[in-house]
Parts: sequence; structure tokens; C-alpha cells
Amino acid sequence: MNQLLSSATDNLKGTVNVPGDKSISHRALIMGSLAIGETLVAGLLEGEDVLNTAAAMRALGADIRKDEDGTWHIHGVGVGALHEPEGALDMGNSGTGARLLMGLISTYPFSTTFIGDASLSSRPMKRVTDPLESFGAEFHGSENGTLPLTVRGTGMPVPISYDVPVASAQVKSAIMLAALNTPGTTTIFEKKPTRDHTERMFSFFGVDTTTTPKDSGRVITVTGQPELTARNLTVPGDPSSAAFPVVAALITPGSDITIRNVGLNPDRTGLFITLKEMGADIEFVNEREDCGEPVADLRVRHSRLKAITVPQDRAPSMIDEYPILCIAAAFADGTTMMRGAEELRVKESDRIAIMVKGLRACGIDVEEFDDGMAITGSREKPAGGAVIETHLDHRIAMSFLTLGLQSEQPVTVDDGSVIETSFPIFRELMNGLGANIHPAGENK
Ligand SMILES: O=C(O)C1=C[C@@H](OP(=O)(O)O)[C@@H](O)[C@H](O)C1
Ligand SMILES: C=C(OP(=O)(O)O)C(=O)O
Repeated sequence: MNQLLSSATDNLKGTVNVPGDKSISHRALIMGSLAIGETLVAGLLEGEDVLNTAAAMRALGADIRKDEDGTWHIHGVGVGALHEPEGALDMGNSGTGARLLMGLISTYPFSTTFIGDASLSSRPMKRVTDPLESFGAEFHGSENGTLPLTVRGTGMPVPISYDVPVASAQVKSAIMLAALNTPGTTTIFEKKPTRDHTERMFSFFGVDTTTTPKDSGRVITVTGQPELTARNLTVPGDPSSAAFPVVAALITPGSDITIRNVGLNPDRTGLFITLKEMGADIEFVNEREDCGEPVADLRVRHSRLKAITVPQDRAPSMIDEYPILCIAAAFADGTTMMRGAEELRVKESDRIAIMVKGLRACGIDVEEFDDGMAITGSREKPAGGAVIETHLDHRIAMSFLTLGLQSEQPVTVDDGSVIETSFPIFRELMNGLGANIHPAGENK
């Protein structure tokens, strides 16, 4: 196994760039593959999840390659011109890749089989197959709707009007992508706003789309069968990856770090808002806009944190950040309450159960709820010393490695290779700032 161990760190200092945003990278590959002409993408995340999407788009007909200076070149085929892939599409560990591509190809008249790793094969897919069936697609596979699944797409799709029953950008985006090759206008209502990268990317590539606030959510329309124009884009740094060095600096005395070029889409900033409410010294410097997405540099200094109750309606804007927020909460005075986050149970792992188990094993006081956790922090360092089971979940691995930097005893994760899915340079970047994260058994 690829065990990784993290141990006590004095302070973190320096300036770094985190890799490109995972959500935006998937969408850049998909949209570039549908646009006529050559789309150039700088800053694409080269994590396993995104590389699987690139391979899938190639199998569906796009020409995608990377040049020596790291720019990705995509020659798209045009909306309506994808072709049947020869083999199954292996989406690895990626819920986003699987669900977005199921949506995309559901309105093409061919069959596609989707497979994934053990984690992805246990995640719910009915949330996308239900609305996609309304377009006219058929799904064949297991009774409970998990992967492997074969999609028989429809050549005569009909536009739909759909209220998304869960707060999920993946479900919304799957429907939007199905709508692209559907004549007429598809309408989607989401009760709670979720990340709007697909909406922004659609506008950027010239899709006829609208977003209107309604109640506390949004109505999105997509008019299908557009001709898309190739565009050049730069992917901002991933705020969900920046979250790890941010929390590491906040809990490590003497730290002062800068993370350049972090995406600050308002639907993604829930963690930073929460940490600031907890007393975190996080400064947004040089705020700007790049390719339709807000971006800034983050300066973060060690801070004395206090517990808060995280507002439940903030959950969608920080859904991937609860594991690392748990680590910050372990260092905050008082009890941090996180509820309304039941979606955590259907991520790469059951992130509530796995965090609760790991935190307790490291000596941290945590209470479990169906939809969240309550964590009581302390000024004393937690004991640490545990070996954490990561269950094929990159965010569990990176969260516990961050905890190890300020624990009495080192913290080990059983499989560090899972980090490749979203943040391949995690260890180098953290160690470059002064962290001690190494393969178990290796001398530092
Ligand atoms: O649309 C996306 O790119 C994502 C949406 C979220 O999932 P859900 O749609 O399941 O909430 C998030 O957890 C995932 O990491 C990326
Ligand atoms: C939930 C995540 O990703 P996905 O759903 O794409 O597997 C994540 O990156 O935390």
C-alpha cells in the first residue's frame, strides 16, 4: 500500500499555486470537444479524474492533446457529431466525469457503457438517470442504478422541464449537457444554488442559456443544438485544493503563506467565509476575473479559531470542504456544528462516517448526526497517532495528513495514491511550504 505519514511541522511559509479547478477542467474538456475549431486550455488540472474525462472525450471523437508548454489543444467535433465509443468509458473515481458524460451522450443515438472504481460503482446514479430517461434515453445495468451502466441514447430527444430534487451541480449539469443536443428549450429549477460553472462555460462558448433567481434558488434554461465557437481559456486554481494549505497554515503557529490565482466563484467560497467567521486571517489580494470566473490570491496567517454553527444553506458552496473544515474545527475553541450536509454520505466515501471514525481515532471529540457532525476543539494538540482508512477518498487522505502537521503523534493514511484524483502535487506543495509528509517508513 502507498501509506503516507505526516508529522509535526514548525511553521509554513511561502507562495504557491494550486493546480487547476477540477470542476472547470472537466467542463473545459467537454465544451472544447463540442466546439468547432481549436480550443486552447491553460492550467488544466492533470489529476486522474480529469484525465479520465479527456480519454472519454477522445473515445467519443474529439482530438485532445497537450503540447510541450503544458497547453491543452482540443479540436471539437460540433454539437451532434460525437460518435459511439469503441469500449466502455472508465471514469475511475469521478462522480463528476461519470454523471456529466452520461448526460452529454444520452441525447445521441448510440450506446455507451460507463464503468468506474469500487467507490464510483457504489455511488447513486438514479439522480441523473431519472431526468435523462425523460429526454428519451434508456439505461441498462444493475437494479439499484449504480455503475456499470449502459446508456442507450436517443436520436429523437424531447426537451424537459425538471425540478432537481437534490442540491447537485452534477445533476443540473448532466441535464444541461443532455439539453445541448435536444431541439427546443430545456428548463431546470434548483431549489438551492449550486456551483454554476456549467452555466458560465455555456455562455462563454456561445450557448443560448439563461439563469434567473427564483425563491431561494435558480431557474436555468438551455436552448439546444447551438453551433459552438472554439475559445481559449485559463483554468483558475481549485479552491477545494487550496483549502488544504489554507487550513494547514491556520492551525500551524507562525505560518504566513500566499496561494496565487485561486478561483473564488461565489458558489464555491463557503469554506473561506466560514473560516473567516471562525476568526481566520485570510486576505483576498488582487481580486480579478479570468475567463468568466472570479479569481484572487489568498494570504493566510496562523489564527486562533473559535467554533461557530455553519449555516445549513451554505452546504452546497462548501460541500467538498467539510472534511478539511473538521480539521480546522478540532483546533477551534468550542463546538463547531455542521448540519444539513447529508450529501456527504454519497461522496467518494461516506464522509461523515469516515471523518467521525478517523477524528475519534486521533483523540478528537466528535458527535455524529445523519446530516453532519459536531466537533469540539481544543487548544491542546490532538493525540494523532492513528492509521486512517481512506476508502478511495482523496479528501479524507489530504484532511488527515493536514491534521498530522499539528498532532502529538504522526498521522498515517493507508493509501496516499488516491490524492492523484484531484491534487497530484499535494505532497510536494505542502512540503515546499515546510510540511513533513512522507511515505511511511521513509526517513525525512
Ligand atoms: O459539478 C461538479 O463539478 C461537482 C459537484 C459536486 O457534486 P454534487 O453535484 O454531487 O453535489 C462536488 O461534490 C463535486 O466535487 C464536483
Ligand atoms: C465529490 C468529489 O468529486 P466527484 O463527485 O467528482 O467524485 C470531490 O472531489 O470531493
